[in-house]
Amino acid sequence: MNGRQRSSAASTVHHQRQLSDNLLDMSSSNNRWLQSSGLNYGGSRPSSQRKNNDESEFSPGLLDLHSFDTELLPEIPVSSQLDGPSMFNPSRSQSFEDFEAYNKQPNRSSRVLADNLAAEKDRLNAVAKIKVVVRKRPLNKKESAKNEEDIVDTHSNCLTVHETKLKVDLTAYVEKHEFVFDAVLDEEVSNDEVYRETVEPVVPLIFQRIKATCFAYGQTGSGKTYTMKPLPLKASRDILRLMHHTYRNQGFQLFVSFFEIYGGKLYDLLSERKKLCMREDGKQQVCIVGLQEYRVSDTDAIMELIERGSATRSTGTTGANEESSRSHAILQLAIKKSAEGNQSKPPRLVGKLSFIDLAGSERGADTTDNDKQTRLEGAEINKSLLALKECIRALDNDQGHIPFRGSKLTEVLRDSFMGNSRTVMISCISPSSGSCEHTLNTLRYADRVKSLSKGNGSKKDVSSSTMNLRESTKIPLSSALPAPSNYDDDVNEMWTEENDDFDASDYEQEKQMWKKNVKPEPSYNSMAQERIPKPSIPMKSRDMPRPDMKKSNSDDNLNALLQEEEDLVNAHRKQVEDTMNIVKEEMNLLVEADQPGNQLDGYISRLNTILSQKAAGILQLQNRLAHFQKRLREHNVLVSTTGY
Ligand SMILES: Nc1ncnc2c1ncn2[C@@H]1O[C@H](COP(=O)(O)OP(=O)(O)OP(=O)(O)O)[C@@H](O)[C@H]1O
Repeated sequence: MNGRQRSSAASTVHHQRQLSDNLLDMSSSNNRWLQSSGLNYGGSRPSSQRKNNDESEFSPGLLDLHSFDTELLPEIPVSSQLDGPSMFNPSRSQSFEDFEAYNKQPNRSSRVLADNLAAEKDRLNAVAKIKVVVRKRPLNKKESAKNEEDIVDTHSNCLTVHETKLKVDLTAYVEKHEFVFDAVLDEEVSNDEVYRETVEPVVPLIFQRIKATCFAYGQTGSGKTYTMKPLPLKASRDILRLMHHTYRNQGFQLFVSFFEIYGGKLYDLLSERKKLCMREDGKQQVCIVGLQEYRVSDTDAIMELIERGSATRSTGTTGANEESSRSHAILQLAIKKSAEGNQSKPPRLVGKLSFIDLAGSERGADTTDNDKQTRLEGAEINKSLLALKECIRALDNDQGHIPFRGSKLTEVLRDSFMGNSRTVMISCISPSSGSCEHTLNTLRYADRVKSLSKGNGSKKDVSSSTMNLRESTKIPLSSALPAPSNYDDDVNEMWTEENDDFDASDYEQEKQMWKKNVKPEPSYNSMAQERIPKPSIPMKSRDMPRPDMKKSNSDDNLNALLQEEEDLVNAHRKQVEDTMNIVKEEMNLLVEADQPGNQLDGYISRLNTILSQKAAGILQLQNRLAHFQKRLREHNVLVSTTGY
């Protein structure tokens, strides 16, 4: 980028200003960050040197309505260099140097170029529309000090969580939860490898008018920020390389913006947390009025901006960590280009890469906090995380309607969900036994994002699809999977059996038995236990017909029903366990009290009262289960009649 181009582009943006020398000074923390991002230049360059360097200046501007217009630019011609090895195929360990080597090769015939161009486009299309990756962090000092165990095993793209539970007779047992994702990154994996697995493949796509989003999800302290922070810098390094080599002299410009959503409101992290508002233009394109975006030409400048935004985020309120986990931070790298031969017009958006460091996922569910504000924030976070999941699934299923209005987060990301887009979700988990519940919640969220996906229209197999196997692994992984063609039958059979067994009048009889002081039927317990290890519904995704809105709604319902069932079974089991404890306790009392002259009647009557209360609770649960079974039966009828 020469000085003329830069000054003309700068004249098209508002509020142009130079950043102060202070801002451009590279701190030692920046150095460390550069190193962790693999961008170590062997020592920081003095700020004066950077200031004088044409390439390192950057200019801020207000994000304008036109910047969201992606339709007006013609498709970017892919230069002949792209017929070389692909940098976005990590398995081939290609690098940008490969591109440079290809740059030096003599011109090829136009036919070869056309073939290569087509092959390259195929490769770009082959990048999955949605990719779900899990990253497990190592045990931290606090967890080790508390002797907490590492309960997460990883093997290839599979992951097993060993959850310790109590049986009805209060003996401990371990329940294994197995998951399969697009990639599973263990505690040994570096940030460089995380980048290669997640963002690197999508970087070239943003030159092809594609919008990509990468976000981290997980409980507080699971490593979201640790994972996300280096990614924009590494991505911008690759973007700049592409701009300077593959797309040299094609007039591309890179812009950075950084803002947060806190309590449903938007704040500009590069403009002293200035409050922003969101508007829709006539074409229903979302724009964030007043958001400053900075044109950048080198990674130093980007790093400075990211550092600045991160500092603003954490110092914006009291308790840096607390606060960071209560806001969603969004950093966007936008590629723009001026219309051919018209440098005076504002550059238009070509593609965009958004990085989202989400608020801690457990916050939304945190109801123990009595502070009203905190609870409201929690509710907002919960809402936005659910809305995000729904949008991603709708997007992946090519649904006509994307429910982006579900939250501020999804509204803001609307343009990232529209048209041709790519999404990478990184689920961060802690390995410790103390975080088991949160870890399972995170993995289930990730699983639901992916589980009903048709993927890229390509065939799926066990290793590439995402299935939550939530099965005891006493059954080998392979044998736990039903043959695809039989799956629907399996589901129908399984539930038909249960439905046939069910008779509402049984419950009335049982109620009477309870009233007559009959011991709890063991069948309640066995029912609960039998239900736990049943094949989870995501397996169905392998042989689902092409989904449409109806199917998605029906699957949503099924998912909700399954969740409801799981909650019921857990509540049921808890009831039975409680009852067993009470019975044991009372039996002891009876034994102790079994002395001549003691009034056993009183004890027996107390025991009866307690058992009746428990029976009533269990009856209520049974009725809810009956209701659930009825709904599921209706669902099965729908599946068998519509094929969805
Ligand atoms: N893969 C990892 N390897 C080594 N240390 C890690 C890893 N992931 C996280 N950590 C460390 O764990 C701690 C918590 O990580 P981090 O701040 O990224 O969590 P978070 O999920 O962003 O939390 P919050 O939601 O509160 O912002 C940090 O000290 C970080 O350095």
